[in-house]
Amino acid sequence: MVSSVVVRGLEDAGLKKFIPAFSGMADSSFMAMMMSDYNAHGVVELEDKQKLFRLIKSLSAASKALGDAPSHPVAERPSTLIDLDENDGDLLADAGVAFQLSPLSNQKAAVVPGAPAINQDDPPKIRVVVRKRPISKKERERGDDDVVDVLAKSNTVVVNEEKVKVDLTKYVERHAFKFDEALDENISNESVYQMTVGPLVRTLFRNGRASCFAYGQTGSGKTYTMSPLPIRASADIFTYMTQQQYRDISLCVSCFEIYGNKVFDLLNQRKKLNILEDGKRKVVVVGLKEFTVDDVDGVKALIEESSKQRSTGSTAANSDSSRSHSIMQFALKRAVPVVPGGYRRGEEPPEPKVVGKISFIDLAGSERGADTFDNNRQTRLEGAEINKSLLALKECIRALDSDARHVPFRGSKLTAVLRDSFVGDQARTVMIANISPCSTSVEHTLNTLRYADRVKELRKDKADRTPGGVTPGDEAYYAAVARAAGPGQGPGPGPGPEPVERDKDRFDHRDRDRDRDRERDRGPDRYASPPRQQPGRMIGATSAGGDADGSAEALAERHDELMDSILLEEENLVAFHRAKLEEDMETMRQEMALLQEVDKPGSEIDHYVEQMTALLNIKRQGIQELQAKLDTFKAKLREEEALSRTVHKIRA
Ligand SMILES: Nc1ncnc2c1ncn2[C@@H]1O[C@H](COP(=O)(O)OP(=O)(O)OP(=O)(O)O)[C@@H](O)[C@H]1O
Repeated sequence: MVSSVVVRGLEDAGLKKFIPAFSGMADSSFMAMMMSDYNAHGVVELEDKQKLFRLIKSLSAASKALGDAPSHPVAERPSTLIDLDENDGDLLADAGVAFQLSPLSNQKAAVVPGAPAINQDDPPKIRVVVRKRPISKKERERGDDDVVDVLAKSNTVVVNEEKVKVDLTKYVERHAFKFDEALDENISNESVYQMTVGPLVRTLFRNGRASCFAYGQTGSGKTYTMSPLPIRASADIFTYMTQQQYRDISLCVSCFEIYGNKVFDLLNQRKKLNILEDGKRKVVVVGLKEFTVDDVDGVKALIEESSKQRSTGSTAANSDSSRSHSIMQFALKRAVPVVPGGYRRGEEPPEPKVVGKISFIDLAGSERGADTFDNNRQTRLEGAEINKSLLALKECIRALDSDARHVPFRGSKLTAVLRDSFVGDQARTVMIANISPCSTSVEHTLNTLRYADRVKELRKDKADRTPGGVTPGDEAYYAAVARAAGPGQGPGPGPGPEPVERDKDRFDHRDRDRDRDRERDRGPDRYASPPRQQPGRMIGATSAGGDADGSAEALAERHDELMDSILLEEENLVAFHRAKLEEDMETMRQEMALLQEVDKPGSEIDHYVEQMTALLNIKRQGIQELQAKLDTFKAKLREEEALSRTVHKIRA
């Protein structure tokens, strides 16, 4: 008889009516079913077959990922284990005890004594998953089309971009991208969990550091995707914690937001927080509130509280959507055993050790990174910071993927606070790129897919190439597919495409190649999500347009540099002001002491004059220094304002 996991999966996938047809099967037979077996169980509709196929695939992936988790004797802690934070981290599993896995998996973990803490059976360092959301009724009514196909078998996403040539003939340009998982609009949140965060949970009990990002334009489904994940993960974490060897572990939850370049505590009335790097190069969010939680309801309550406090701002594109990155962190902490004989008077017991950590990051709308030329200055600065952080994030993930020695986490506040998720063998990252199916969002969708594609590009070069030795997204790939398709045929969206009607459309791969050339030329990495282009503008525009583009590009580059330095100097200026204020207070204290002194009978007026002259000099010097810094900053703001207007005018 199939297990409750399969039954729940069928329900979630909208296949409830088929439960009786499978009820007599063992899970293993259910998972081993081929598409050709579906008819025999009454699954005849193509849509139902696709759902069933996806379900079996996701359950198999989840059970494979969770099914043979090794446990490690503490005594045999391998020397290769890298401790991320010197004071933190511990191997958790006790010798010889096979731990019971997630309630979703009825299998027990195999015990591999002496195996490394994270080994090759663990989830890969990076997984890039794309999720398409369904088109809404409202979008249909306003004439939007669904232009995105998800080809489940090949994990390929195809965007059918409608274009108009100079002679006004319409054509469809197809862009294909391959990912670790491509999820269509019918995939449930439970399945998303199984394919993304689920396999990471057990690594947390072995010193793992994990992060899960939701990336995408505003309204693409980031929050819809991200918000159930911590709740679901906590359910699995609490299940693990019922086991004897994890009884002394507790789950601590914190939540903060990065808005502009400032950090706010979402569980403490949005208190502004500072980020510092301690002597051990550990990045600390100073004063961040952390709550120990005992059950899933506790996690839910904290999520509710944090989303209430999450700030929203208004922008040109959308008046109520989030322009901040929100980060929820789970730290698994183990109490340090009390030393024999207890602690001496005044001696503090040691802090519990962090043994595993996972961060759930709902990123700001990716298109916000392009809010750098219109809107008011605040919005432009926020846009620049978002752009900077999304670019830095991509570089950090790429560094993690390529085992680079240097991880550029200092590139932004976002990556700085997530430093320990990017360093060490235990680091695991899942990026969920969310996309809208709408024709009106096609440009943003392509930008999201290109970003996600770049994130995993390095690994693709090494291991994830298609059998032909080329990778979707490469020119060679398109050429190879075109060759395989035979003379006169354009390339399809990926190897072994499903029989989608649109796949039969003719396809001009030269346009796509030109498009990619143009992408390279204009430097796709300058913007996490490039500014909107003129709709319908042709590739390789005429010289007038070219010149305008050229000067706009040069100015935009200068603008980027300026934004970077403004963001940095803003912090320096405020810190300098604060330091000066403290100095002023000290000077004031000295002035008051002088006044008291001078009022006393027989005081020396010469001493008073001399001291006051010195204090006034200090004050004057302080004001001059502050004024000079303020003037330099103001000049930069003025230059930014002028540049921004010029670039906006050229591009308009
Ligand atoms: N997979 C999905 N299935 C059904 N509805 C979805 C799905 N994804 C998103 N939606 C719906 O689409 C709308 C936009 O989603 P959501 O608010 O999650 O987007 P977002 O990317 O977080 O936007 P923002 O940046 O404004 O926060 C919501 O009404 C949400 O319920």
